[in-house]
Amino acid sequence: MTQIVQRKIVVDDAVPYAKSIFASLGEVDTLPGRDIQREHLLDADALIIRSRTQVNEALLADTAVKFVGSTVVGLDHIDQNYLQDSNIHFYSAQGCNANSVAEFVIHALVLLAEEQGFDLSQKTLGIIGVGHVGSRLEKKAKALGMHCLLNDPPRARQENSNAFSSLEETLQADIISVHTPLTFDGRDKTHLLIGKEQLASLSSEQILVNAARGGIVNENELKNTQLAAKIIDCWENEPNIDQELLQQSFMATPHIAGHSFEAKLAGSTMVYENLCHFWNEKIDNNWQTELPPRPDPIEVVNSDHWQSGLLEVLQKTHLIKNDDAAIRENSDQFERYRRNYPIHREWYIHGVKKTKNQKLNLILETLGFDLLPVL
Ligand SMILES: NC(=O)C1=CN([C@@H]2O[C@H](COP(=O)(O)OP(=O)(O)OC[C@H]3O[C@@H](n4cnc5c(N)ncnc54)[C@H](O)[C@@H]3O)[C@@H](O)[C@H]2O)C=CC1
Ligand SMILES: O=C(O)C(=O)[C@H](O)COP(=O)(O)O
Repeated sequence: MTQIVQRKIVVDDAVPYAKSIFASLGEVDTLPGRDIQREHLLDADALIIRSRTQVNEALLADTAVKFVGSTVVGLDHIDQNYLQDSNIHFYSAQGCNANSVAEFVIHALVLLAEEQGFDLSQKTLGIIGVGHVGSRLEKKAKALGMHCLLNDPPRARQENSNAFSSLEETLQADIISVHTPLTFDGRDKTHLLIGKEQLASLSSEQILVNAARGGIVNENELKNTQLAAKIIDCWENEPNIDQELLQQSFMATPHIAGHSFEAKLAGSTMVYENLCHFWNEKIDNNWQTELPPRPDPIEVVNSDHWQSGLLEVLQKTHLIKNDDAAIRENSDQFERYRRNYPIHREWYIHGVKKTKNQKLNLILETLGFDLLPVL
């Protein structure tokens, strides 16, 4: 009689469809990511997390865990050396939420441009860190007619390419957006990469976006730096973020740039499939019958100008200002809002009825919207 292996999987309860997705592989226990402790893992075979669980020896020593899967991208909460030395398999869903972050940045900039009365197509965008997120952002920004400066020393060295600019050159762009990991050592370490010297070089006409990690930008110096706008999604000391900087920001959001429905789902399914491979089990996607239907097609009311027409469409996919209001009124809501983040779908899921503005139609299609004929 073959012994049926009953495995146990502990999953951050912020992983969508956790019970449905992983049920085919064993017993699934879900807990808030911040609350997962060593005693929960003593007889667990796999641990599935997001960003709120610190994965290290203190968490895993003398437990049964042999697989750790991260359904997010950042790695600064993972002691990868410990996992490797302990022969614990680690998989991270790299790129799963890149499109979501790129859409967040473009949406915030279109809102800012409409509110401050400038045309994004006349602006340069400096992208610091041109990986999964930065490269998608570049493509979207170019769809709006923006000129991009790219800074990514590791890629520049590896690709021996002159497509990249120095940090100093990139910081001269009208708009600067940071998309590097948070790293504390090595020649390309990013902790305080945008520090006192870099911020002092900026003019009050420039715009800074941080949807990467708190700590890449020196927040104390940023508070003393006059800019046209600060758009901050990632903060030092989350969830206890700097209130003065929050009030200074054009947009202050609780680390939700990567929280589209598709991004969260991609992270979960990428980890699930890697765990199936690790345990040599068949992939079972029957849970996908639970997915929500596509939203109704969007109809543009005023398409006279491409930028205001685009903002109308973006706002109909997701009211990004709600993500700001959620913590501006009460920053104690930072974690609660993130853990109960309302579903918003990525642009490619949305149909938009063709408008009379051909430039707007082309931009919408290039940004990934499904352009529908007007019947
Ligand atoms: N706000 C949010 O919800 C999200 C935040 N993130 C953050 O954004 C970061 C980037 O995400 P991905 O693009 O998916 O990662 P990625 O690893 O694909 O790209 C990061 C890029 O940064 C470059 N880089 C590293 N050090 C650098 C330096 N000193 N200067 C300039 N470039 C440097 C790398 O060469 C790489 O091309 C993640 O590490 C994560 O911390 C990612 C997803 C969601
Ligand atoms: O992927 C990353 O890195 C992120 O910053 C994610 O947006 C973190 O998501 P949560 O774990 O905070 O839900």
